[in-house]
Amino acid sequence: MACGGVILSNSLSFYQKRIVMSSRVQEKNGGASIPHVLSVAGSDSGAGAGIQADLKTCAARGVYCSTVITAVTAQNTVGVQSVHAVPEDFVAQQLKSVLSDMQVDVVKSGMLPSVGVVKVLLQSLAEFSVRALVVDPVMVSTSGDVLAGPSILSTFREELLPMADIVTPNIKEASALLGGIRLETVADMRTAAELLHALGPRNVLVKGGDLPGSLDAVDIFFNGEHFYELRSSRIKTHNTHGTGCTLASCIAAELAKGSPMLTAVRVAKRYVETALEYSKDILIGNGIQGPFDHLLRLKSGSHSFHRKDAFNPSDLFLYAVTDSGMNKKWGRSMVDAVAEAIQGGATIVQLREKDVETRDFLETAKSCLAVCRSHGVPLLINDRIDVALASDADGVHVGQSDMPATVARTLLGPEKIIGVSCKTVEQAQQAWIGGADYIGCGGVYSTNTKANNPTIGLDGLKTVCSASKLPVVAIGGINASNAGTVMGMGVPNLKGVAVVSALFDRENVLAETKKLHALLMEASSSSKMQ
Ligand SMILES: Nc1ncnc2c1ncn2[C@@H]1O[C@H](COP(=O)(O)OP(=O)(O)O)[C@@H](O)[C@H]1O
Ligand SMILES: Cc1ncc(COP(=O)(O)O)c(N)n1
Ligand SMILES: [Mg+2]
Repeated sequence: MACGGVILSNSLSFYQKRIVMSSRVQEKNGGASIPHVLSVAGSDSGAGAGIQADLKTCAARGVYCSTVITAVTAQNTVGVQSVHAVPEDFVAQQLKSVLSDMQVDVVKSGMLPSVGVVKVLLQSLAEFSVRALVVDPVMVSTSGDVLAGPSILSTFREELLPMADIVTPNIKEASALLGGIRLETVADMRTAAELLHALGPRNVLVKGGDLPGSLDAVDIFFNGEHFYELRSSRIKTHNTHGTGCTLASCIAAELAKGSPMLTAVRVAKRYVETALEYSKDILIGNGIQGPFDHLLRLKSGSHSFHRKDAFNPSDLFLYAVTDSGMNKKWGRSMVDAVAEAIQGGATIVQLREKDVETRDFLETAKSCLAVCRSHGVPLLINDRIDVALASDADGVHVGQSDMPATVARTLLGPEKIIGVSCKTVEQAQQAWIGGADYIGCGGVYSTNTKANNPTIGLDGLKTVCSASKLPVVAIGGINASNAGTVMGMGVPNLKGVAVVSALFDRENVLAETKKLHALLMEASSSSKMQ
């Protein structure tokens, strides 16, 4: 099938595709085109999901959104009262109107109510090339109403999925696509992601919003090579109608801007989490599943939104701090070490280079940033605000004798992440007042990487965590033998552990990071169960 987007995606990365595309950016009267998503989906009269969610999401993410409406639903917070499918030839006309005139970057499909509509969409994609196709295989609404019946399954499996750059089923949809297999655990979700990948999409995201008994909102991303377990806190709210549509259209919007796939997925997950948190108490309608507010950015001060947008406390989970001496000793470059740590599950990286020429530090920072960005993992620079600014890293980590947090905030602006090392409750309070995003608390245990650094032990850590208004990452002598104890305490605000030697003073960084990640997962889930 001559779908242009798919021809591109089979052979080229998103970066490469962007270069190809930039050569055909439409310029009219000297103007440049803006990133453009075409949403092919159903209308939700309650405006929480479907086309309406897609329009609001793209608006919130600064991307243009055109729309092809496949069905009109009479729907509210109680459920779907009625569905009126738009005739297939009229769907085809809408597709032609948009695609023959406008330069669409990414197509996102939602509710496709009949086999005929799927075929019409595929024909249009064969005729007009786009950079990527995001498929949200909508079948059943959160309220349990059927939006596309079982007769669609074989066409989804055999014709639509093989064309998708990413497919984003929820648990029920993944199960239906795989012939009704049981999906009850995160391990089942991984199996499902792998089985769905075999049907042909380049990437799969199995969403766990409805995973029974899960304390976090866990999604599984699989790109055919690696699995990524994407976690966020589960927001306690009834306002989750439209989360799936919003996630998929945000992925499409970020892809349209040029993000690599994993970054787009991470950003989208964070956007949904932030919007749910912001809207958790709003009241719209009398039903059990309310919509949320996609345009929170317009209301909240841009300052606080940007800060939240840039930093997600769950990124502190496995915090890798580099050490050039150790990497030299084991004969690997800093970039290779960072890449391995990220592959093993590191959720944030801090570049810590003592005794190094500024110019070399900057070069290392830029190379590491490229690796981190391609995986959606933030990169922080130790101490050096100038290097963070010059490399456009995601932020800095400062100690008590470095630049104070408040000065760092002024220099770096609202969007960068700032962490501060703190041993006491007073220091944690100062870090919060100064505008930091998190604190590093320790040394918990004694360590060779910091001489003459008094330890505060688990009791000191608990005291600071309990008083801190900021999320905390524990640091100092943490390794595979004690990480479980630290995370297993289930102390409030403690989001993860920072590690140097246990990852980098080892022969196999990838294996060590994986091991530690697994240990932390186990410890944090058992502490939540208690
Ligand atoms: N209460 C929640 N808190 C945080 N994230 C959530 C919550 N519910 C769903 N999500 C997230 O929203 C996205 C959509 O997931 P899901 O609700 O499973 O899809 P769908 O809306 O298609 O059923 C996923 O990233 C999921 O993890
Ligand atoms: C028109 C339309 N499209 C999609 C959904 C699914 O959204 P959700 O799973 O969040 O209810 C919906 N309810 N209505
Ligand atoms: Mg849902």
